[in-house]
Amino acid sequence: MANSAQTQELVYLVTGGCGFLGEHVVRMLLQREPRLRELRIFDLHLGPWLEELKTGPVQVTAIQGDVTQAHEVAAAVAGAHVVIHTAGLVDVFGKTSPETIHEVNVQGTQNVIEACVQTGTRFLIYTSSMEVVGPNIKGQPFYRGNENTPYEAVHRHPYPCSKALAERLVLEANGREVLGGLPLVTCALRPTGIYGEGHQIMKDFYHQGLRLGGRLFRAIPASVEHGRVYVGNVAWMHVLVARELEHRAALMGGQVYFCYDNSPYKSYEDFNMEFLGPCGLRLVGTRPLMPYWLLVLLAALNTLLQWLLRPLLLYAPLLNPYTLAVANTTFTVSTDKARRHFGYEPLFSWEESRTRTIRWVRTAEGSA
Ligand SMILES: NC(=O)C1=CN([C@@H]2O[C@H](COP(=O)(O)OP(=O)(O)OC[C@H]3O[C@@H](n4cnc5c(N)ncnc54)[C@H](O)[C@@H]3O)[C@@H](O)[C@H]2O)C=CC1
Ligand SMILES: C[C@@H](CO)CCC[C@@H](C)[C@H]1CC[C@H]2[C@@H]3[C@H](O)CC4=CC(=O)CC[C@]4(C)[C@H]3CC[C@]12C
Repeated sequence: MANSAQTQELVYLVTGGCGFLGEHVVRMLLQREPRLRELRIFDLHLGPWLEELKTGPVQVTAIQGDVTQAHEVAAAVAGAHVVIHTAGLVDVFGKTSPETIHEVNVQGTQNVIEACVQTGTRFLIYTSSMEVVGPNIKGQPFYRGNENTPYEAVHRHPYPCSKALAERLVLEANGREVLGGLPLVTCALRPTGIYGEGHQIMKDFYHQGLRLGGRLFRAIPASVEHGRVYVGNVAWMHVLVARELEHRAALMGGQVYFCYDNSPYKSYEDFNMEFLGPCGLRLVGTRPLMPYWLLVLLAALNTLLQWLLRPLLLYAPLLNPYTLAVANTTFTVSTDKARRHFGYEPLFSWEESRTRTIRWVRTAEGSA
């Protein structure tokens, strides 16, 4: 918890603070931002774990609200020094309509920006995504690229489209005059695939493996690298950016940063096995067990089934043409921009990230 001997003067707002990443950001702020006086957590669904945070030296204010409602956002932002906007609809499985994804991710972000401008909040950090860049619809590889690597970022799927639009809004808002006459300072963080405690898809794979008698079947070639980053390090980057944005506004304002750490470069499935292996699962096959064309067919079939069944039930399997394309296209980053601009070093080593994640998967065992 924060050291109360230091001056506690700052008010932070974390939107989406009860999500997978948001919870880590919230806990990290309470542990590592000693200047915090009040931490506001704004989310559509508030978690019961928030109660335990309310006994510490920092005032924790839980706000149940919707980013698509401008007045709710403005009320939450008023008086905050820093906004970390991590709320978003992460849906690549067709659970929600494209319109809703746009409304939450794009209009919601616009509401956050306008709230900062209207109420005089100067510092805004946006959780963007690697998906803003790629993989693109052409399936071109992005191999150990950085923030300046040329890449044709063309999307059709509602999720990456919405993240790209929202990121642009945030970056374009840098320098806008906020109430009181000072400029807004914004930047965007682009995590690759986040893993760690609370990662729902990891849990889904684990339970799928248990149902299949402790086995998972390789579908993606081991040579396809997929960028992954530990949730604790992503949270730490948010905390650092929030701290440094004021002092390095000229350098950091309007910038994007990939989120990275020392997690190894592996395929999506091989990487998951770093955690699921020690929990008793086995990945069968050194090569994909099915030909790629069959996977493409199954993915297309899933889309058709989703559409046919929609009037009756929500059918949203992990495999669809989009998730297959993302999993099957190399996308990894290699950059030190965050270190150069704001002194970021990963807080958690790969070994620690791995240990923590394995421990969490094990405790998640009974919660199928
Ligand atoms: N999970 C991943 O691998 C990656 C996630 N991201 C981004 O990180 C952010 C957080 O993602 P996760 O923690 O994985 O997702 P999550 O779904 O666990 O968390 C999102 C949070 O936003 C809240 N939320 C959704 N709609 C809302 C609304 N209308 N008003 C207020 N709150 C709302 C949800 O209730 C949830 O608590 C998102 O912006 C996502 O695009 C970026 C890269 C990778
Ligand atoms: C083909 C299947 C065989 O086992 C595997 C399917 C895995 C997919 C569900 C995931 C593979 C890559 C993931 C995405 C990636 O990590 C980047 C992301 C960034 C975000 O901002 C949101 C989540 C996601 C789109 C993530 C979603 C799940 C995958 C597509």
